[in-house]
Amino acid sequence: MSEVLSSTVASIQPIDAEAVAAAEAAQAGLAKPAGALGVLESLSAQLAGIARTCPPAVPAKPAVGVFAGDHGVLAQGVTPWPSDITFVMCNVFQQGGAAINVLARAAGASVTVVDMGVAGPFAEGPGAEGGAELVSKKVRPGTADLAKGPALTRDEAIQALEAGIEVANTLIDGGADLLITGDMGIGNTTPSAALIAALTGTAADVVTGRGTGIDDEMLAHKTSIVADAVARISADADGVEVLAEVGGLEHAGIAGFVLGAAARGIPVILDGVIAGSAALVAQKIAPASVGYCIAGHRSFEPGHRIALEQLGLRPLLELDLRLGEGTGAALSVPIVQAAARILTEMATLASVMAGGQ
Ligand SMILES: Cc1cc2ncn([C@H]3O[C@H](COP(=O)(O)O)[C@@H](O)[C@H]3O)c2cc1C
Ligand SMILES: O=C(O)c1cccnc1
Repeated sequence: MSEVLSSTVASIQPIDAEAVAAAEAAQAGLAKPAGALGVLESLSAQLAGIARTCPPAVPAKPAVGVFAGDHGVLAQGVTPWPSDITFVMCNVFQQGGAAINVLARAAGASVTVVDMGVAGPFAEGPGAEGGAELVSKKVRPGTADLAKGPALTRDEAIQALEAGIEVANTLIDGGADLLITGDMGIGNTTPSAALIAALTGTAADVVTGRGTGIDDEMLAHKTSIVADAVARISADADGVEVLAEVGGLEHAGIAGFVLGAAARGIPVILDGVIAGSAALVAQKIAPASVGYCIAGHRSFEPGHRIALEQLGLRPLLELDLRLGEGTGAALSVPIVQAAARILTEMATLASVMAGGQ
């Protein structure tokens, strides 16, 4: 492991159990029956544990990182879309017309698009009004075909993880207090399925889904590619090795983003199946990083359920979304803010009873 990755991993602490306990005790005394705010209560306790204080500050500056990359496995016919769409969508993000732009604006979140490995001629630059800033961290123009061998070298995987850490640090240094993962990469549900199969020990046919919408024949082919690639991975492979063998550059960027957020004590909302698979990589590298993760939603992709089970995360929303980009995570921002707000603003049952006497 190189210096940035190893020092980041070394600085990730478990979330603070005392602050969690303080939040649980505070929730029990608020003007409501115990447990009546359901998941908002456990979420508020998690936010307190992350902030290491109770009540935690209400997140005020959410920031989406959309990690983009292309995939050599497209040569196998695993998606109906051409890889050019990855590049085209990055320009739409910059202009502000993509789904994530709309939902991020609704959530008051900034959007930064990170070129981890887009095949096209990506140019850095500020966004249009309401659009995303484009940042280049290009490791290579797309992965190698994971059907034929490792998608990345170990060095490339580490470089990409460190790029994700740097993006997290830059956003946090700029004032972001809630990070949100996003992805763009035609074909990226194939490496996502392979990462989930490899890191959870689940069969390829259980975790492989239709992505952007493929027919039965293409799904069977995609599933066999996932199964064959996963079979190359040895049982004692570490997280970086699994990532290099069957992952993608945006998966690596997101895994680094999660590690970076955890190291800085900032909560990170995970989006769909791509983020779920990347969070499994982060978990394998630094198990305590999962304490900083919130599952914004559960997507329609079958592997996402398996990933969330292993992460031990309950999704806040379930709307059959299957887009990625960060859309489901951005939609959940008001719920995360509400959880912190409850701890800060609600009256206690004792004060209410005293007032009523
Ligand atoms: C226009 C368009 C916009 C998207 N935005 C996100 N995705 C999503 O779909 C892709 C993954 O699905 P698969 O593995 O089936 O190719 C990724 O780019 C993901 O970000 C999109 C896909 C398309 C076509
Ligand atoms: O789960 C997701 O986020 C997803 C599903 C299909 C295609 N792109 C993303």
